[in-house]
Amino acid sequence: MRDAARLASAIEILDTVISAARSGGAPADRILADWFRSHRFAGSKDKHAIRELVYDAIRACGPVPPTGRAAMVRLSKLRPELRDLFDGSQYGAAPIDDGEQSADGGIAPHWLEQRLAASDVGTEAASALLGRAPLDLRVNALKSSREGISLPESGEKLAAPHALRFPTGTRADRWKAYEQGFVEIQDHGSQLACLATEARPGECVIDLCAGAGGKTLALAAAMDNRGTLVAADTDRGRLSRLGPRAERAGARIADTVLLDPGKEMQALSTWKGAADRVIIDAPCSGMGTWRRNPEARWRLGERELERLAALQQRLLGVAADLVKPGGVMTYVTCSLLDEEGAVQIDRFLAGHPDWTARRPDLPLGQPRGKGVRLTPSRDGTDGFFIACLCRA
Ligand SMILES: C[S@@+](CC[C@H](N)C(=O)[O-])C[C@H]1O[C@@H](n2cnc3c(N)ncnc32)[C@H](O)[C@@H]1O
Repeated sequence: MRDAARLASAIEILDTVISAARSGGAPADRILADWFRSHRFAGSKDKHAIRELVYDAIRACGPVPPTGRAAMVRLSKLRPELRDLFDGSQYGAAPIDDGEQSADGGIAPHWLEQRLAASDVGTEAASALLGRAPLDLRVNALKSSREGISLPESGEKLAAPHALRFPTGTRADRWKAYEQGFVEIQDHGSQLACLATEARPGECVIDLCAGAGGKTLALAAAMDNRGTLVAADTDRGRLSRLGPRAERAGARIADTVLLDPGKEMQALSTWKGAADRVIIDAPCSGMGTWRRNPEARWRLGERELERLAALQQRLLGVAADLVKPGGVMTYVTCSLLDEEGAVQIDRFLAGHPDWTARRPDLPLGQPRGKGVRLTPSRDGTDGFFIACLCRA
């Protein structure tokens, strides 16, 4: 494909990404994969170039752009060489008119920028949320060690004990060590969140929002496959992916429990007041992962944020009922907004006098309220808020 045709294709894909963001449709990655499947003539270099254009254009626009073309016009202001590719040729985009409308720049929709500022997320920290994430791996301590493992490339050792970092775009998912469960793809910040739980062999640990088990697997390794590990979630599809992953990783202690939203305790009553530790990796805005899903910031609305904050507070209450006296719960969100972090902890403590907060002892991060905040700009991780709450 010619460069002009690649740019026109990226505009077409951006139109689909924008309408999906407005209607809660498929994420950009899936839209790209579908487009490539139905346009077989695109070779690997075309795919790479189109993908880069689409993601660069998404990153270049703060609010939802009116059209894919307006998003690409915005990108061409930052990268003037793209302007010549609007050449009006067959399969190319029409030339840019003088005064043609471009999408707005910025970090995020304006209301969200204001919320970030109110949570003391400065411009540098906010911009870094839109950078490109490196590839972080966790060496699976059930099968190997960072010192003993042999991988096709050597990674940088990070602060979490099993973490290795590789350049952006490294396809570790094609490595034998990945297929055989010697390594898991897991952001360094996620690994630190697991470290904050301080799960130990023989304990009873509940991963209340386990999803597909990214953190469950790290907990099984920290527990050396000894003890009770419950992976609970309301999403059957996500939870069902844990089985094969656990098998590959040799994590034998993880039991899955499907929850009914609003009636979580029904399926968890066996562990009422019995858990040494509960981790709540709560459903959240996910802004800490914008580096991977930059169009997610176009999907979030104020009402959705309110809904998530109410759910987070409710899940703190569910988790509290599971923890035994002297036990600990770890609250985690991949968000830098105080309403999903520090404020939730204060609100919980105000209604639960028998609980106290303990700031997690982590090698990275800055104190935020009664917890710790990890940021891409300072810590090189996804954005996270992590706090530990102890029951008297
Ligand atoms: C941030 S994700 C968890 C990611 C996962 N822990 C990991 O490390 O890959 C939040 C999860 O919360 C789950 N969730 C939403 N509502 C829930 C509820 N009421 N009870 C438990 N889990 C819930 C979602 O299905 C989602 O999988």
